Amino acid sequence: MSSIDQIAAALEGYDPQALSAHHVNAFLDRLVQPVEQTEDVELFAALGRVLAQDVVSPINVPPHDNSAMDGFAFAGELLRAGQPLRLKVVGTALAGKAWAGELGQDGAVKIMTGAIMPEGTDTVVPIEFVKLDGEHVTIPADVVRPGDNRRLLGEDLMAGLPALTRGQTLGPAALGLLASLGLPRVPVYRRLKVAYFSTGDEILSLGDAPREGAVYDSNRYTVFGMLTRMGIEVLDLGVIRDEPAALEAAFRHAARHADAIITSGGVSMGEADHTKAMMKQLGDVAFWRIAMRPGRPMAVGKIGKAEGVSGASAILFGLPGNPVAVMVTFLAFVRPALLRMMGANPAEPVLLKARSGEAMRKKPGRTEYQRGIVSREADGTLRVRTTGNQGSGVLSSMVQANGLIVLHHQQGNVAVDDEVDVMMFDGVI
Ligand SMILES: Nc1nc2c(c(=O)[nH]1)N[C@H]1C(S)=C(S)[C@@H](COP(=O)(O)OP(=O)(O)OC[C@H]3O[C@@H](n4cnc5c(N)ncnc54)[C@H](O)[C@@H]3O)O[C@H]1N2
Ligand code: MOO
Repeated sequence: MSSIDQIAAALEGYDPQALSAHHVNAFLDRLVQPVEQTEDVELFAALGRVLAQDVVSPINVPPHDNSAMDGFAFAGELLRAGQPLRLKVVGTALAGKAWAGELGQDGAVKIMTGAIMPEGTDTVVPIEFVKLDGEHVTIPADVVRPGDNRRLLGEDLMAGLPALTRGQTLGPAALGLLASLGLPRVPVYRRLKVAYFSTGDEILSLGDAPREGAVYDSNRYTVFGMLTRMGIEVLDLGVIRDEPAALEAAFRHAARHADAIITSGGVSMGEADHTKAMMKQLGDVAFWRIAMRPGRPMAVGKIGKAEGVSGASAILFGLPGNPVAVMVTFLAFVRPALLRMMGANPAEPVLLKARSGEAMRKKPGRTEYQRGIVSREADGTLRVRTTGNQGSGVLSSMVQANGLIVLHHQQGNVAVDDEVDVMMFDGVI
């Protein structure tokens, strides 16, 4: 049994001719594995990379109890409700230069933000609250409570405890956190490499002269953009003519040099297409009709895994040709699968609830992704309307939209003011 057949057999209700979006994700989850190789990189090179090991904090951050304000440090037990407190200023503690004198019975130490709390003090009164006269400081009644304005040792990160866990994608905050631990390098999974090409004799490369019946290739550019935003290394194989030798060479080259291959076009019912035949010949591939819109036909599997085919293998995502279908299937299926291959923790997309600005017809039994524009109305309501023409060739709809309205599998018609889920693009697109 091929691995495709095995996965299919393990999924209850699997029907390649009417697959639910949920089944597609479940299938891909079983098909792909995280990469194994890791490398150590400097922090500045780690942005967007995926952490390959838990990081245990080697130190306490902050390393000492310290002041959160510029002001005066003193013993909070001296405070009495309703009464001012007059103390003698006995020294100054600076950030990076601790004060180590004797506090005495009624002493206070002038202190700067970040300076270590002197022995015997646990409370800081901000400088703008106090009155100074000569060597004394008066704290008005009830402006601070014991323990105020003090930051505790290890309150951010405690030595010996996990600071970050494997699978975390390193964003700006995580980089800063690693730096705060004094760590110059970090172990990350190696970068994923994805090859892509477009198929179809009617597809023009940029620079080609326009001709009747032909369209310029947009899919390679949207795919390039979405992969690059994920921090993936790309291998662009161009537009491949619909002939077996050219397709075979492209698939073999891609399988040798990349972890995954993304193609667009040629996976539906078309007559002239050799793409499907070549996928079958070189790989272990399932051909689906998905219960969704857009993005109905799709091929998924492994290239370089067919019987009698030797050499390297790569995961195949054979996306439909229509430009919006490419982007939607990428977001819904390819992106989560690639994140898993990158070693990243699984994360369900955060769906926003918005009120529909229009009625939408929807048949239960398939998932629909409509291009939506979400805005906030004067009364605070989040409102979403569609971009208009939802044809799967209308790429301008993806540019106008700031999210996808997700009409779920079982959902029916939507009336004006009904709440709908929206998957916001948020820098992904
Ligand atoms: N009888 C049926 N016909 C179609 C079905 C179906 O179920 N039964 N499904 C439709 C759906 S849904 C889609 S999506 C397309 C997918 O077809 P293919 O994957 O075979 O793609 P093509 O036929 O090659 O192209 C479809 C469409 O997209 C344009 N295209 C293709 N590649 C590019 C590119 N790189 N850049 C810009 N535009 C591209 C192409 O010119 C076609 O207009 O099939 C339906 N038909
Ligand atoms: O895959 Mo298609 O986009 O539903 O036209």
